[in-house]
Amino acid sequence: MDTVVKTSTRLPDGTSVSTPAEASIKHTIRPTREEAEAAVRTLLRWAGENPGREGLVDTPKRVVKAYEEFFQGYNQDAEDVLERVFEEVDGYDDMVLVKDIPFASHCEHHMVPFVGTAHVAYYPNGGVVGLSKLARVVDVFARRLQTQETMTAQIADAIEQSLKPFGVAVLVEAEHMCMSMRGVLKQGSSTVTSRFSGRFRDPAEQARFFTMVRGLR
Ligand SMILES: Nc1nc2c(ncn2[C@@H]2O[C@H](COP(=O)(O)OP(=O)(O)OP(=O)(O)O)[C@@H](O)[C@H]2O)c(=O)[nH]1
Ligand SMILES: [Zn+2]
Repeated sequence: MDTVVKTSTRLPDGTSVSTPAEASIKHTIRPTREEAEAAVRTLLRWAGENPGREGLVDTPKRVVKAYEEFFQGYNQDAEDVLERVFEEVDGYDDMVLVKDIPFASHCEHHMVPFVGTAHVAYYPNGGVVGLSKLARVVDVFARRLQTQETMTAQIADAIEQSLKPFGVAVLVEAEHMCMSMRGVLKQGSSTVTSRFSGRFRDPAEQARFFTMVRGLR
């Protein structure tokens, strides 16, 4: 008879599950709205507040609703956003750049906002996408928890995979509230991340991209 070896994984919430698959399912099942609101009340108590006082009674509801907006990206798919390609562009084959796209995200380390702008460019390989879709792709990833580096890479990779362009450039500049409101307390510092693929790996193309982002204001 086969012996079934069962390993047990202890989760951060103190419970145990038998397999990694079970662990991953457990962590992706959303709590109920009531459970989420109860968690907000716990954090209010942790902050030293009385969640029962008049001004705070509806706060858990509002916070949970706000989370639905902040983290909407988990319900969205970049592939769907970039699905519609316009082929009729009369041979346009130069860079397409949408710059100064404002975004607000949350860092996965502190769940505190980082806020800034993204600049997204690509060299079309035949068709182009609607310009708003590039801004929408930024939001699909911004409205999740991650690092700025991951967000930058995810935006570029999604465009790469959907459009198969001759190159993608993504430049993101942001201020992290976890560096300005707490911790090291460096207000005004900004973090710049970039991802270049295809033609944009050429330094001359990168220079042109930077000139278009910075120079043509
Ligand atoms: N690379 C990267 N780091 C980030 C990002 N957002 C926040 N961080 C950093 O994540 C790090 C977490 O460091 P830890 O030492 O684990 O946490 P901490 O004690 O809160 O760190 P301090 O912020 O230095 O007080 C900090 O240095 C943050 O600045 C991001 O998008 N990318
Ligand atoms: Zn942080």
